Amino acid sequence: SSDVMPGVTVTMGPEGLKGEKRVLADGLATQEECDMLLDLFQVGANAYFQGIHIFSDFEAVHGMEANEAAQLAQQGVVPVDSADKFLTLSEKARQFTHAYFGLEQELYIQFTHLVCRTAEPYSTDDRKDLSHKIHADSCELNFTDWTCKPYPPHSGPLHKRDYSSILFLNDEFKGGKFFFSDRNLTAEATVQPRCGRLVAFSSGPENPHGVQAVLQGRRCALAMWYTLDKQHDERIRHEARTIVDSLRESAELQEQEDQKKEL
Ligand SMILES: O=C(O)CCC(=O)C(=O)O
Ligand SMILES: [Fe+2]
Repeated sequence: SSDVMPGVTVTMGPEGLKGEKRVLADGLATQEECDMLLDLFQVGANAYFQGIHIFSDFEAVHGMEANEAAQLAQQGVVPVDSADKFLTLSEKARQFTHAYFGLEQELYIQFTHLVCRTAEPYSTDDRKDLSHKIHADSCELNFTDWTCKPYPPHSGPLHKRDYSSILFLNDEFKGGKFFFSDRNLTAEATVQPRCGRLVAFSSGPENPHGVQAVLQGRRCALAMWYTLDKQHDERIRHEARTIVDSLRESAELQEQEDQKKEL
């Protein structure tokens, strides 16, 4: 356990990950918590979201946002606890990231995305493509001169990112390692995803990264991007919190009513 957050271990720092503003931590989520988010995804994705081939024809990518998690709970499709967990785990990741990097300013969540990448049945082990091509999170990297063009305001969730983190939820897949890239586009540090493991880093050109091909199975993670700019605090997340809290309250009221009837 670390001084940063009780129960959370810093597994690798700048030396192991080959970069100043990079950290790998374990223990951010328990197996039970990972399973809750995997279930949330399973139900939501199968019934509601279409998988799309973003970077690789061999992988279907599904994503779920905070408001979608809350809506599924509201519709009674998923347990309120699962939608709650989506919000509390991302908040925990934010607190860890804020504390580890010793930021004096407040850090706001700018966007939260539960993302699973599923290898298509026809995916082969000799694939040479990536699950997520090398990129920086806050700007468009130029791979020749390594300049980075900030994403403009109209680029929605890409705009105004200062820090990034990915909370991995499972390891039942082949391939799918996260990596930081050097300037030869070669992995200089790789991370094997597993439940409760978090990789966090600053979002600029100092941290080019990607995801190796998911050759078999499904790889799920809760990705969060943070901003120092209060104006870009994720609005739908607060709405989701309000919905989840009121669902919880009415469930408790119902329980009290039921108990009264029994007496
Ligand atoms: O899932 C991962 O390991 C990284 C994904 C990523 O870099 C991104 O979505 O920007
Ligand atoms: Fe990224």
